[in-house]
Amino acid sequence: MLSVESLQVEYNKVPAVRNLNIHVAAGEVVCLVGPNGAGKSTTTMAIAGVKRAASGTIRFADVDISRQTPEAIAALGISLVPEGRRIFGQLTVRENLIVGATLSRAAARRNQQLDRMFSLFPILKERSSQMAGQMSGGEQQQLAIARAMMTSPRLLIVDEPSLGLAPQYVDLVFETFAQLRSEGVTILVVEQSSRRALALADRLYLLRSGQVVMEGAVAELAGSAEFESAFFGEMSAT
Ligand SMILES: Nc1ncnc2c1ncn2[C@@H]1O[C@H](COP(=O)(O)OP(=O)(O)OP(=O)(O)O)[C@@H](O)[C@H]1O
Repeated sequence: MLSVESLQVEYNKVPAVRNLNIHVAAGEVVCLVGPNGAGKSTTTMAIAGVKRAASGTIRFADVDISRQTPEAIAALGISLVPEGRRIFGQLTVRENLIVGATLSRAAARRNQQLDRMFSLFPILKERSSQMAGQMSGGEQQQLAIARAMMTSPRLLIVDEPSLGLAPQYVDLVFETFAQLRSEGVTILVVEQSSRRALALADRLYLLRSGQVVMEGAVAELAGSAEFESAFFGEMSAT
C-alpha cells in the first residue's frame, strides 16, 4: 500500500532523513520507533506531503505521491495525526488546516461517519457540545484520531499518540487502534519507545539519525538481545 524508497528529507540542506526505505501493506500495523531526533516525524510529514522530499520516491497504492500536495495525498486516503498538540508548530495555520481539511468525498458521508466515531469513542459523544480545549489530553488525542478517521482513510498515520498522556489514556488510545485494526484500517504509528506499540504492531522500523537501523516482524525481533538493547537499552520504556 505504501512504499517509501531512498527517501531523503532536509532542513536547510541538512539531511534529517537519509536513504530511508519503508513499506506498509494493506491491513498492517507498522511502528516507526527511535529516539528523539531520529527523523520519525519528518518521515510522516514527507509521506503526508507537508514536508517536501529532497530525493527518493513515495508511492501509495501505486501512485507516486512524492511531489503531490497535502490535499491530493489526503484525497488519496492518507490521514495524519501530527505530534504534540495535534498541530504542526513549524507550519503555517493555513498549512495546518489543509492537513485536517474536510474532503468533499467525506462531506457527503459526514453524519454516518460522525455516528461511527461516536460509537468508537463514547466520550466524544458525551462531550459533543463541549469546547475541545476543555477536555483532558487523552480525550483530545482521541478527538485528533477521530478527526483523522472522519475521512475514512485507507492509511492512518499517528505521530506519538502516547506523548504526555496518563497511562489510562495511553491504554485507551491503543485499544482504539486495536479496534481500528480489527476493522481493517492500515496504521503507521510513531513512538519513541513503547511496549504497547510493539504489542499492537505487526512489523517495526527502528530509526536512528535519520536512517533505518533495524527492521522486521515484531514477533521475530522482540526478545532478541540485539533488539532489546537497541530499543530499550538507551531509551526509557513506557
Ligand atoms: N524545522 C526544522 N528545522 C531544522 N531542523 C529540524 C526541523 N525539524 C526537525 N529538525 C531536525 O531534523 C531531525 C529529525 O527530527 P524529527 O522531529 O523528524 O525527529 P523525531 O524522530 O520525530 O524526534 P521526536 O521524537 O523528538 O519528535 C532532528 O535532527 C531535528 O533537529
